[in-house]
Amino acid sequence: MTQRPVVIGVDSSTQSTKAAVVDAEDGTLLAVGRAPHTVTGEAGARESDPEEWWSALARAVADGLRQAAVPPAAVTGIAVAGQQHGLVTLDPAGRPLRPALLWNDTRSAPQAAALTQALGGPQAWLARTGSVPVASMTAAKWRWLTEHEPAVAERTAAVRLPHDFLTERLADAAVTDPGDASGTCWYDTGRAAYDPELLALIGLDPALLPAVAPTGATRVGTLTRAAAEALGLPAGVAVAAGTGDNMAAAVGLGLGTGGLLDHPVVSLGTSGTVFAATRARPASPGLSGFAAADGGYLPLGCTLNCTLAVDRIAGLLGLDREDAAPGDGLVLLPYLDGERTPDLPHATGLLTGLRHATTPHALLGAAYEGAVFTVLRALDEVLTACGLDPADPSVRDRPLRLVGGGARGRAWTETVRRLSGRPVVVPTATELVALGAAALAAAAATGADPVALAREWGTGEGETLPPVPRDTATWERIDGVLDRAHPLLAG
Ligand SMILES: Nc1ncnc2c1ncn2[C@@H]1O[C@H](COP(=O)(O)OP(=O)(O)O)[C@@H](O)[C@H]1O
Ligand SMILES: O=C(CO)[C@@H](O)[C@H](O)COP(=O)(O)O
Repeated sequence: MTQRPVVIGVDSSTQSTKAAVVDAEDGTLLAVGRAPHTVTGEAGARESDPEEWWSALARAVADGLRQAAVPPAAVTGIAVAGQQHGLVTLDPAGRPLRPALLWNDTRSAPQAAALTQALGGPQAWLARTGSVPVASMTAAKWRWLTEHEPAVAERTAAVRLPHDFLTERLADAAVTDPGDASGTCWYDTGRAAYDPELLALIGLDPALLPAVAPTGATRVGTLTRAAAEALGLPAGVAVAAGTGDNMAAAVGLGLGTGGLLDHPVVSLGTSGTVFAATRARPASPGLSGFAAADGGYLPLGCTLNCTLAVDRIAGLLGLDREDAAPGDGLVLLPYLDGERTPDLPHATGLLTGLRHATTPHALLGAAYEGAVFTVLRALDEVLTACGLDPADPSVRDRPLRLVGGGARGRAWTETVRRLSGRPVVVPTATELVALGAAALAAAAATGADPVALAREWGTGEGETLPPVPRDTATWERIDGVLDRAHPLLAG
């Protein structure tokens, strides 16, 4: 039997690299290779070594190919989707000068606030970039570096995001894409180009930045000899421009201008995100107004405390993550890493409502509720950014697509159902980011439209869980506590 072509979609996210090995003709997921990442730092700091991402990518690809038992010669394309916003600083030889400052590193909060003021306030930023600087945005991280480690900033020969650092290692092409570029706060989402005035304000030389590839089926080159050797693949494999992880999840779900628009997605990983693919350019103060990978837009709310925070609380309680009961009058805001949505970078976790009768299981359930509430709180703003009325019954009944590692857990899916009151679609395939990257890889190899391809493959299809009555009492209890505790959490 002749070997069918396969493509590799890479998800280089906060905690690990996942490499999906996919049949390029019908989208069958043949295997997922994995390799973990190390994240270091305390008191707001979060850093990872980009060299570890590169070695993890090689290990995950090798693991995936071994599991799928396909010969390397069958691989025709590869694409990387990466955790967004991280600041990678390189020397002239392309070696990292220091560990990357990650999206959930909140030390850059003062720099974000100063940048917001320097341009004349939030509205001025929304008009230019679609987003207001918060600690996560790469612009704030570059300012932090120039203030705290000026010698490193001075020696920096290239600035990259996580996914374009890896793409450059694959194809020796200094290139990013509009989706990931829109998470920097130096990219104008209206003009689809870097904003020279903003770069001057931020103090970043545009010559340090990669080119921005056009949207869609962008092939930026082929694997270099060195990359081919490191990955055990043939050198002619097409390399796609890739994108940010949330943008790739949208592609994998078949959402975009060539697919389904204005349908909400919730992703439960290290970050909790809520987003939708839409045609209208978003500019809402509480959201990030990202570009999508396909020429449309991706308004998105992102929390810093999702699966990792709740797992930590389960660990403190000595419970398995599924040993949760409803919060029973408790409110637990698990803001262990500060918070981004709402913008409370100095916040810590908060617990109220303890009684003699409180059980550890209810405490864990309250942590799920706090994390899910915080993500879902941004849902109406996402729908409004899509031009929809969240109160309209047809909009209110739109199912939530649930992805990310947490979507595999019953406590997560049940808490999302209970606090949203919506039907929930859990795609059968896990690893939607890697599958979206695989569609980008296949598109780079063949010129097809990646979103249309993912729809053809059916990677976003899955079981629909019917709605359950919305637990408005719990919602309002948490909302009231967050409101009253705001001054305390703002630090
Ligand atoms: N079966 C499961 N049930 C609940 N949570 C899970 C399960 N498997 C993985 N997770 C959670 O998924 C998280 C990793 O999800 P992922 O989306 O890969 O994260 P990231 O993209 O941030 O690296 C882990 O923190 C873990 O808590
Ligand atoms: O900062 C954002 C989105 O703006 C995060 O969603 C990162 O992109 C990291 O994602 P995960 O590693 O949690 O998937």
